[in-house]
Amino acid sequence: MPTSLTRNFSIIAHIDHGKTTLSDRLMEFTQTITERESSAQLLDAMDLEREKGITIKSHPVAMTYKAKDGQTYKLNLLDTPGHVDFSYEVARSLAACEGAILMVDAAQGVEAQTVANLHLAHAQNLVILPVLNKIDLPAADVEKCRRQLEDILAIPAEDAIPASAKQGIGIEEILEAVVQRVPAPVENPDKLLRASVFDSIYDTYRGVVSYVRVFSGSVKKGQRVKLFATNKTYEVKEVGVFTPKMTAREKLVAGDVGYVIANMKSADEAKIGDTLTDSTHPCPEPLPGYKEIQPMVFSGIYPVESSDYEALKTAMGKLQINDAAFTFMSESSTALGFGFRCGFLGLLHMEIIQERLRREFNMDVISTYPSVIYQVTLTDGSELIVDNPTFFPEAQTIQEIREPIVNVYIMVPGEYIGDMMQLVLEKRGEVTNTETIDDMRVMLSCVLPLSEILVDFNDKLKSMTRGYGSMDYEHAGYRAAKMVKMDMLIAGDPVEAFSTIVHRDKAESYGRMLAGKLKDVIPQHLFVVAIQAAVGGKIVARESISAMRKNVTAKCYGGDITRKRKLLEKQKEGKKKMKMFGKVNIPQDAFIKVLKSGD
Ligand SMILES: Nc1nc2c(ncn2[C@@H]2O[C@H](COP(=O)(O)OP(=O)(O)OP(=O)(O)O)[C@@H](O)[C@H]2O)c(=O)[nH]1
Repeated sequence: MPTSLTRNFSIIAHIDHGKTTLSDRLMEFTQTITERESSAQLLDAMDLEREKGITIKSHPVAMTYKAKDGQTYKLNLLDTPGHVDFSYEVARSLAACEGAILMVDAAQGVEAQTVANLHLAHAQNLVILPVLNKIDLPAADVEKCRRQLEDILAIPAEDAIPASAKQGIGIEEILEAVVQRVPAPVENPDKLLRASVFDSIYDTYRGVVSYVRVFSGSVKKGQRVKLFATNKTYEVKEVGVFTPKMTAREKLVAGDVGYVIANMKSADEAKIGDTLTDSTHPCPEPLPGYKEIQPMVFSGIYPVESSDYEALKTAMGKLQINDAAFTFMSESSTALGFGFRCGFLGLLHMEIIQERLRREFNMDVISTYPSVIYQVTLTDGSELIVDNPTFFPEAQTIQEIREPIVNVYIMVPGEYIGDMMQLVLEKRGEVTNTETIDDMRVMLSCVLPLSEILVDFNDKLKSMTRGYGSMDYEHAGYRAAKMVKMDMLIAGDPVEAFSTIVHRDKAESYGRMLAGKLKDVIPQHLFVVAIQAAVGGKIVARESISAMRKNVTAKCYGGDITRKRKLLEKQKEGKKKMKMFGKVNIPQDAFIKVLKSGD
């Protein structure tokens, strides 16, 4: 077989190091898109992604490039999500490639995410092409970055290509390196169809579109195919490539990256990492690396208006069709009524789903404090999985509780190392290794409980280091911990939505913090409102909100009826956004405020 002229590669980089800009330049250079089109930044499709400045979904692009050797190559660029919540998707996209451009901002240097991403690329045996971007910036220090590549990442420094994605410097060199150094795809000699699904989207008109990399054999319209994980068979309706728009082709062959449309009903059927094969002549084994995606973070989501329950359910169903990593189950709570227990890959994923419910479906929702999954061994020897404080067992029945832990890599300027170690300690973690990266920075390797980095760890790291610190993490199993359930009592009644599972040593400080926050967001009532944090029967923190005196209409002396009506209407409006808990009205945004704002 002649050597294939196809090259499959992706770009890995720390957030903001210029991945999207480089992708645009590569597409312009190869005339895949025009300059005008690129300003729309085709790769980052969702508004939310653009707003948050991060890439969530992978959008592959096929380019044609006439290289200096005179040959015309087919280059497939696979974009990877830029956030740890989606590291499984990153790994699956990388597995669909033979090489990766490792992009480093020459003014910033190597970051924690660069290290973590490189681990992922090495795990897939990819050829790494280092690119030092933003050399147009006065602060760019190419030589220093070359040393970092050698010292930290063990990448030969002379391989690095200096570039400016913004000014279009080094683009041709990068394309030549892709052609010369990224290996051509090699097909399995048995030529049976093996295509790995590295992403899938739901299109309202076409149903599920699976993004695939064909490793061997071929796939075309009308063929009957099978997916390994579900063992379901389908008839292929269309295959094609991304130019970057979806463009139908007669067939996809070994080495190709493209899409397959079969009649699947939800994204859940096309599981990321699964292998597609021919149903009459299947390959004996699926491609390696498939894992069922497990949510890591759980939270309750409830409609503010209980009558919106069905609409919320429909909205969640629609989101799930497109996002198999999001799970939801009905649950009810005395405080919040009927709602859903939802599972997410991480906190960013959770934020995205909540935002989409609000924006795309106009849903007014309340979310409860996020929780991780705890493993509990009871005194009778039975095992329990708890992801919801409501189902936390009675203290006296618990033999041992284990919580999920993560390995965290933190890179900070040397001067902040003391503060950083303090923060890790506060978060119940330990530093296992410190390594000097260059004359400026150190890398701390730490072990931390996942629950402690969920909410504000990254924000704290950023503010502590004035934006210069960076972190990344990977899951590292479970470890025993003394966790307890803490309830918040408002005017004597527990409000389940604020119940949390916390470490025993932190219950008091956490309770105080939560009570303080609630004091700020719950309005005054006609009576004194007590806010208490309780563990078991014991109150560990308390606050109180003094009583309100005035009646809003008191000033109106019956004279001006329109003004009175207006006031009452305003009050009604205000009431609508409140929820009654026992005798106390809690504004819906209290839940969000308490959940979101840092300490
Ligand atoms: N000066 C300069 N700025 C650049 C260069 N490349 C990218 N930028 C800027 O850096 C910022 C981040 O670039 P993006 O391409 O959005 O970064 P990204 O890596 O795709 O970000 P994520 O999608 O969050 O991973 C933008 O403001 C770009 O204009 C460059 O070569 N020089």
